[in-house]
Amino acid sequence: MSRENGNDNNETPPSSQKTTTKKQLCCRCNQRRPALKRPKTLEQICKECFYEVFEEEIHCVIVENRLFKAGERIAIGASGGKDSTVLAYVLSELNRRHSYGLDLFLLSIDEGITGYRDDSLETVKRNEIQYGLPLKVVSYKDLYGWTMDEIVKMIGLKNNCTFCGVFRRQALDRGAALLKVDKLVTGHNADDIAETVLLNILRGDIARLGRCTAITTGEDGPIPRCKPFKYTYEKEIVIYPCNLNSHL
Ligand SMILES: Nc1ncnc2c1ncn2[C@@H]1O[C@H](COP(=O)(O)OP(=O)(O)OP(=O)(O)O)[C@@H](O)[C@H]1O
Repeated sequence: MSRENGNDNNETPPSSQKTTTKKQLCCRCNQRRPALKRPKTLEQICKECFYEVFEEEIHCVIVENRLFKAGERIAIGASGGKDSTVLAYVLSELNRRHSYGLDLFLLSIDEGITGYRDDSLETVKRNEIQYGLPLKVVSYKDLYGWTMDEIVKMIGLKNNCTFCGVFRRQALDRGAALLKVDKLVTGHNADDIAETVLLNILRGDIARLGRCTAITTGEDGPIPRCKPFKYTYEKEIVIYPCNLNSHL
């Protein structure tokens, strides 16, 4: 290095170091600054590419697994929680964008749990308007003559989750039959499936272990069920609406 610039130790001056440091760019578009590290792939990605890849992957799962046929009526099990809310939004977007030709419905089961389901049903009612999807609410009270609150008063808190799970499963089937749908989709995600696998291993339930990872179940019954989020990480479902808060 010449003496003219006052630097004689061959080091790059700090000011030019700044200008030569490469800004990190989104791993997909290579244009925008990354906004997050994708939990699924650990890639640095910008917001726009994240929405795109999140929706594209679900579209690929639907196509590769032939989840739907054009003209089918599909009920979305809508609890008002994050998974089924994102599922309702993404499915209605993909149906429009890729012309799946599906008739989509929201189906909610009101278990009659004060301070819990009544709040989340308000979310589903907002989704009905926002996404323009018809909503059917089926209550335990109408189907069984009892709300979950009344059942708990009678039997106490022990085992009440088991009863509720069995009733909800049947209520979803009955609601789906009332809507005359061909299939029911739920917001079960990859983390839910991993949890079920571990539970079945711990219980030594080999028969269930074999079935619990299937993307479509109940094909021999009246209304098959599918899980379009089978490969979707829960963390990404949580991130998705945060970035899309104008829609959800
Ligand atoms: N009351 C309900 N009415 C309609 N569908 C339901 C109801 N409860 C659960 N489901 C369906 O079953 C899926 C899994 O339910 P789970 O109780 O495990 O809740 P979750 O994993 O927290 O999902 P979410 O965030 O959608 O509530 C939901 O995504 C939804 O599709």
